[in-house]
Amino acid sequence: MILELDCGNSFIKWRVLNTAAGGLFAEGVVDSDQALVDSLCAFDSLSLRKCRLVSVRTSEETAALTRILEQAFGVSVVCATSSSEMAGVRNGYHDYERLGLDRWLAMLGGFHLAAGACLILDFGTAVTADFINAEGEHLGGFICPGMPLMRNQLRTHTRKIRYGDSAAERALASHAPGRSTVEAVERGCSLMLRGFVLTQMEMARSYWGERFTVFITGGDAGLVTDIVPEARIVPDLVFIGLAMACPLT
Ligand SMILES: Nc1ncnc2c1ncn2[C@@H]1O[C@H](COP(=O)(O)OP(=O)(O)O)[C@@H](O)[C@H]1O
Ligand SMILES: CC(C)(COP(=O)(O)O)[C@@H](O)C(=O)NCCC(=O)O
Ligand SMILES: [K+]
Repeated sequence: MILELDCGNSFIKWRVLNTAAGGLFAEGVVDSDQALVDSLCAFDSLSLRKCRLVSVRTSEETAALTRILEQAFGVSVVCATSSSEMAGVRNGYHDYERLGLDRWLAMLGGFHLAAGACLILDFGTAVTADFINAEGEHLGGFICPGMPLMRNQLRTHTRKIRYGDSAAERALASHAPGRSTVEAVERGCSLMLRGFVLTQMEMARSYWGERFTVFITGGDAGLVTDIVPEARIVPDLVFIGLAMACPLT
């Protein structure tokens, strides 16, 4: 079995692939290294051979997680690293190592699936957009605050915006103008994300007309999927790229 991890700024997405049987053994989302170990230890029949991971955390945090996994499960851990070119995609950053590794892997996965121009939108702690043309050239991208950051900034920097998670979830059932603080904030932030998506679509159309594929991924993808019906929703896009960047033998 292979353990795959996508360590974002808020959550660790994990899954275990059954190499022999082929296919998924288990998967989940956790908020700490310890919670990851606990989740995995709950499986009696788990027998991990290898682990590959991508992290946008500090190298100290990533090294600590790697040590924990090696000790707890006796696996060898391979971490995805930056590259200026891979699988037909050319990194567009002036300094290619500065591009977030989750973005890079999603780009590899997206270009592989699209086999042509693509726009990749990732809705996590931050929201990112990346443009890749039909030749595999990364034209660059955008980074803005995601839903958790937007709502927390409002909560932190105002005195009277306070509400709980369950009220937030209920508020997002509609996008009508809010008649309470929670509705006003949650719907307002959600509309910011949706407006962002429409702007990215306009930009992609200005480059490529209708000849491109849109990918949507990340934990908050559900907030925007209905406004781009043609988009391909690929929750495991980063994992697809991870397998390409870190093949295990
Ligand atoms: N099972 C889940 N556990 C935690 N967050 C989730 C889950 N499903 C969706 N989310 C949403 O995903 C968002 C985080 O997205 P994610 O892509 O995991 O971020 P990051 O990669 O930055 O850690 C949260 O704002 C939350 O609303
Ligand atoms: C943009 C990000 C913060 C997104 O992280 P996430 O929301 O997935 O946790 C991450 O890809 C990152 O730290 N990138 C480095 C900066 C850059 O890509 O320019
Ligand atoms: K991410």
